[in-house]
Amino acid sequence: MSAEDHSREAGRELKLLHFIYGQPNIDEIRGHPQRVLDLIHEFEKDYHFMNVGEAKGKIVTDLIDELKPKTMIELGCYVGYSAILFGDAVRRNGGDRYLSLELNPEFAAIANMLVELAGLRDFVRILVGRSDVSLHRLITSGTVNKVELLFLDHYKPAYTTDLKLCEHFGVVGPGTVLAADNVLYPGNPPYLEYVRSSVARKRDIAQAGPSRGYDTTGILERAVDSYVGRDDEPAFHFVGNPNLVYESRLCQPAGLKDAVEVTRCVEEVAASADH
Ligand SMILES: C[S@@+](CC[C@H](N)C(=O)[O-])C[C@H]1O[C@@H](n2cnc3c(N)ncnc32)[C@H](O)[C@@H]1O
Repeated sequence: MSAEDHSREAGRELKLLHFIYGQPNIDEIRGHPQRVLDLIHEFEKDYHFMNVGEAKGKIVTDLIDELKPKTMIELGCYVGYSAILFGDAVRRNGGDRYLSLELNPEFAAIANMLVELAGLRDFVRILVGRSDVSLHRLITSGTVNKVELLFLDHYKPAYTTDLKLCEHFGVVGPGTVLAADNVLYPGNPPYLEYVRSSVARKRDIAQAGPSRGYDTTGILERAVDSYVGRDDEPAFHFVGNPNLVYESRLCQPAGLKDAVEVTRCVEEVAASADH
């Protein structure tokens, strides 16, 4: 992308908000999640946005239809595309709430305005801050005890550390399903290795104790340098729960170079049992 392109792209998230709220028929859009999503799609023809998009989004809405989660959490809200798409689906399926964790307060503010327009204000809650700190607060305050569906779409090296945090507190356990975006592009080999590992292998690795930093092996440099920067460290260090048995598979829509890894936690084996 040239320097000229970069300057045109600058502030595109705020431009999106003006574009949507400037629609002459704004009152016909109010309370209609799909119309807000359609406008994001229209705006995306001219600007680059990092939304999950329709094809990969369908993998997750199909999961919502199947699981009918009461609580769904997403890590990485951006301007609220997935929060509107998935929040609407969770509400339609009888769920209680959709929690979206976003680091950047400007993105969170824009997302909030779009969630409000979509009529999801009382259902989708956006929490500003880094995901590990927000997750820790939600869990230790008793606000969240169990998550049925977790969508990971934030800082790529934090997928594994945030999962281990949730495992540690038992918020992720048998019955939980994880949907992780961008596992092929920009890629996330450490996460894929973790969710595809056997209990025996995870126990072996866990013996060494928690790793201190992020494992960035095989993740595109650009993604490692995004958001928090290369020198950032997780706020907490947990080994997770190696006794959880996962069944994991890659879901790659036709024609896309990226994919969503869907991981089902099917069992927790006793710490003493061979596995
Ligand atoms: C790929 S975008 C999310 C797209 C969104 N899920 C969608 O499909 O519409 C990634 C977002 O994660 C946020 N983010 C990055 N690191 C984060 C962290 N540690 N905690 C919370 N949010 C983070 C970024 O600010 C960015 O808005």
